[in-house]
Amino acid sequence: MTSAAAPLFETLTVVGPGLIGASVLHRGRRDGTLAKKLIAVDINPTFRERVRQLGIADEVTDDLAGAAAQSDCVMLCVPVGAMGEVAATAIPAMKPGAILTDTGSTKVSVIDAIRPSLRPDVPYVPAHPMAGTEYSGPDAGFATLFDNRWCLLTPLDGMPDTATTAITTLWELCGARTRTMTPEHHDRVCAIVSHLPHLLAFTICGTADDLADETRSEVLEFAASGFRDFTRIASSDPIMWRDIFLSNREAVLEMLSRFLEDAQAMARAIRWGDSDYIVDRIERGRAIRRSLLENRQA
Ligand SMILES: NC(=O)c1ccc[n+]([C@@H]2O[C@H](COP(=O)([O-])OP(=O)(O)OC[C@H]3O[C@@H](n4cnc5c(N)ncnc54)[C@H](O)[C@@H]3O)[C@@H](O)[C@H]2O)c1
Ligand SMILES: O=C(O)C(=O)C[C@]1(C(=O)O)C=C[C@@H](O)C=C1
Repeated sequence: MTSAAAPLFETLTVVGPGLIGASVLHRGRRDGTLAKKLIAVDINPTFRERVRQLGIADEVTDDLAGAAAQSDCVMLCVPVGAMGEVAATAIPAMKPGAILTDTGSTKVSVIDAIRPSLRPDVPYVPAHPMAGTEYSGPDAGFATLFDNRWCLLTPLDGMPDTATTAITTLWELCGARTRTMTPEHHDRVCAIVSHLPHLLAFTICGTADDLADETRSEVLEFAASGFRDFTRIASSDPIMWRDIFLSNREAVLEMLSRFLEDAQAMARAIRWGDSDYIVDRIERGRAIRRSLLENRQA
């Protein structure tokens, strides 16, 4: 009989058991590979009660320092604007050698916010699982969220390789594939593949709604699946997305201005009847969709 491998950590604390944090806890609960003991910390009493009811943590508390003091790994899953403050409470309480990590959707500003609290004996490994849904809070979490999705790691110079290896293993145990890159590159990549699409979705829904008000017409009533696909993204959490836009300001604005130039070019092609240009852009879109679907199936 083969014995199961020992869990990666003795104790893992998830701070902010919302969509991402609760999904990690579900995964940890499912096969016990992440940690012997799972702790959930949240400031919201209703969410703490929900996590207790879901049974996905061994301990649920609002005492961040107390939880951090018991843990071999503390994972911050709070909105990016709260990372600095939460890290400032957790890090002083952590055991020497325990690892701090986060799941924030932006990396440069999160690292800048956490850096002043860092201790030489507490390695920090920033990470970002490229998986999610439009839902938030503990009820949104599920164990398979990260299966076959990327988790991007942006390790800092001078941190021990063992810490990066442990966080890589954690995400692989969660079902993800991992890739390492600089925080700056991460933020530019995410600005185009995640942050700009959300900005467009929030904006187009607002524009359609304004038009419906102005014309007192049923613009939204006839929305079929194209517009509905935008509304799914646009229903994402306002605090999370406010924080992402403000913390990745430069890269988001750069990608937005690139996009606006390309949209202008499309407008010009439509105005002057440049069919070749229009067809070329649409074909590029179809090719991208096809390659994404092929990769997802691989
Ligand atoms: N939603 C996504 O698709 C997605 C994907 C990848 C990464 N992320 C990132 O992961 C993080 C969590 O996102 P989410 O979608 O799980 O958010 P969420 O809103 O579902 O959960 C956040 C949780 O943090 C708690 N919280 C907020 N401030 C806190 C504090 N000071 N102390 C303790 N708990 C606090 C909230 O009560 C909530 O339970 C964010 O940084 C986000 O940018 C999100
Ligand atoms: O699938 C969705 O609904 C998401 O918005 C997930 C999504 C994304 O844009 O792909 C959102 C933010 C993250 O930081 C990572 C993933």
